[in-house]
Amino acid sequence: MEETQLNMFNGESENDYEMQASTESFRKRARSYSRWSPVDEGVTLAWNNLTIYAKTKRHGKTYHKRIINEMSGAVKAGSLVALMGASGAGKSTLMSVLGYRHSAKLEVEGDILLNGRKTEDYMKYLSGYMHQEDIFIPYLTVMEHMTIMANLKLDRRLTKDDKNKKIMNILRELGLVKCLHSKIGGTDHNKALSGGEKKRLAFATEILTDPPLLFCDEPTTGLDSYSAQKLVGMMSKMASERTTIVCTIHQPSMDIFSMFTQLILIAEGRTAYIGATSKAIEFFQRLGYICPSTYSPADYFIKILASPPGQEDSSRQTIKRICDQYAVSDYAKEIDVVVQYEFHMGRAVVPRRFELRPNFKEIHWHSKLYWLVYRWTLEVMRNPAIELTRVLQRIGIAILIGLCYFGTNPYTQNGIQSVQGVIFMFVTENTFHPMYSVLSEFPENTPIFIREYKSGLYHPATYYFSRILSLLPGFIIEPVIFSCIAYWLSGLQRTFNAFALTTTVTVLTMNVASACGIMFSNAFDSVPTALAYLVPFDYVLMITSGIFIKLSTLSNVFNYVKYFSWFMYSTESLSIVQWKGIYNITCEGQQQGLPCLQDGIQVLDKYSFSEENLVRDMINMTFLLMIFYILGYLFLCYRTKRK
Ligand SMILES: Nc1ncnc2c1ncn2[C@@H]1O[C@H](COP(=O)(O)OP(=O)(O)OP(=O)(O)O)[C@@H](O)[C@H]1O
Repeated sequence: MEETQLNMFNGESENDYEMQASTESFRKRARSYSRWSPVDEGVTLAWNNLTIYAKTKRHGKTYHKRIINEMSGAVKAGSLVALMGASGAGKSTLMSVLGYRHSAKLEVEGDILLNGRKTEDYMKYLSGYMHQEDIFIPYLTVMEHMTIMANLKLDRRLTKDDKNKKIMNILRELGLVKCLHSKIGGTDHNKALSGGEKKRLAFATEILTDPPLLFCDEPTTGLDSYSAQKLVGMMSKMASERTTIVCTIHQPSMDIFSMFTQLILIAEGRTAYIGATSKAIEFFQRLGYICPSTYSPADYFIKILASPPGQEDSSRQTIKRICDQYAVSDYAKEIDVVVQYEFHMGRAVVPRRFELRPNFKEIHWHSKLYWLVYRWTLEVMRNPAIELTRVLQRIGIAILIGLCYFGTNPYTQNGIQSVQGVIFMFVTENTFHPMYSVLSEFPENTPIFIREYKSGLYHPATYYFSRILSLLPGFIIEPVIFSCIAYWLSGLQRTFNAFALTTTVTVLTMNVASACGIMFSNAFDSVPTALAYLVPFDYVLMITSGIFIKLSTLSNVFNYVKYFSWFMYSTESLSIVQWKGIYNITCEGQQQGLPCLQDGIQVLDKYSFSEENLVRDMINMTFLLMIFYILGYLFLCYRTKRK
């Protein structure tokens, strides 16, 4: 009996179900309850007593602002739902919670069920979510973006041709084929796709996987009326094939509004109406709000439910009256039957089978890693000016350093200072520049990462490694170029062995410094905050390098810090390479009374360095590198959880 009631609410009889199931286009079956299989059977979403608070911190105290207040509702399989309300009514917040994509700053009370099962992490595999703001990698073309997304999202058994066909079909339907090879573009000066085209591309990305449930936050904003109508028409077709679609929408035209089968109106965090779109006018009429013939019903509802400045009190009373009347109306009772039915069935029937994505083969993590590295690499290649400037800058500095120390004779007392000076330049130039330049790498990409992670595209570890792998060539090529130039110009030891060791240590130094920058980049939400902590950290490391103070005289507090200082390890190992086996330093020209260092051991001893430490220093630098990368990853995971 309950099942019949449910179908009546859906506007379908059991016969309808049979008829639809028998048609090829109607790919889904009615819910069986003996198995839980939303992909095959469609999605019914129900929520009960849902209250949502936004947590904000002020002066160290946490405040809770209530955005949604004890809402109940349901969306049936195959509905196209318009979620409407005045600006700030809580539409996006409600939708993000229903779609399980909400920020950790929201606190949720109440229950949400998908086909009778509490919504959890599985939502990211079952639902698509088109956000209000589009975020893309601006340097990719439309086709590249779609190809990468297809390779991150679709079944791994699909061939390249299958994926291309699918992409082309979607793009054709959305009228994006003409911009197939256009760059997506980002900021105004780098604009390529129009705002409407970006909206359509965001929609195309979400429907790639044919999700049984789709959330779209203002999908028609920025589209012309024809494109908007086409897009909603496409949604309507998808809904007729039993995809459940929930859209927030502003000012839809009559034609578009009438395509929605269900309407949810919210005001001040409460439900003002849930029911068939066609019956909304009747509901408001009964309350005495008659839509003038010159008004679009959608605009009229929002006008009644808005709270314009200066009229807050009267509007609040109107909204309260409408929401109270709705709560005791037949429309609310009808929805309540569905909600109670879903909750009852969820509790009473434990499905024998749970099929999250039947017959779906997830893409291997290494393939995802490959496609992510490919994406970041394309980003670098499309903007070669930045990389080129960096390399040219390094060449310029290497030549400058080389020329400053050109003709150095290391076998004199003055030569000792010059060699140690060059070593200091090698360490600082391969530390500060790379460490600061990677600071923005992670915060810049956090929004896209959080979004894709919440959509189940990849694990944070895959993202983290892909970023590092794409930066790695630069971390190797740059110090090698620097060393090749500065080493031979500045009169250091003329043996290939010494050069090779110096280059290896330089590469290691740059990698440890970059890893440290990456750790700071992940530890903080913004570059300025990361900088504020990194600068004092630098000073401590630099002081403990051994150049400015004899390490054996370091105070107890800083004596331990030197073990974390790659400055010290790098300076010591580069000094060992230069001074090991040197016995013939002259005292010529040295002022009387000043000490004269006659061999390499004495030089190293002056800085508290030891000939035996070369391997230890390189191993310790490798350890530091790994520790920084691991800490960076842990910070990323921590920050991801808080988003
Ligand atoms: N994390 C948050 N912290 C504090 N307030 C929040 C947070 N998220 C949302 N809000 C507040 O909740 C209210 C509803 O926001 P929401 O974005 O859901 O509205 P909306 O109906 O989607 O508006 P619009 O149509 O303008 O996009 C707003 O007043 C907003 O400022």
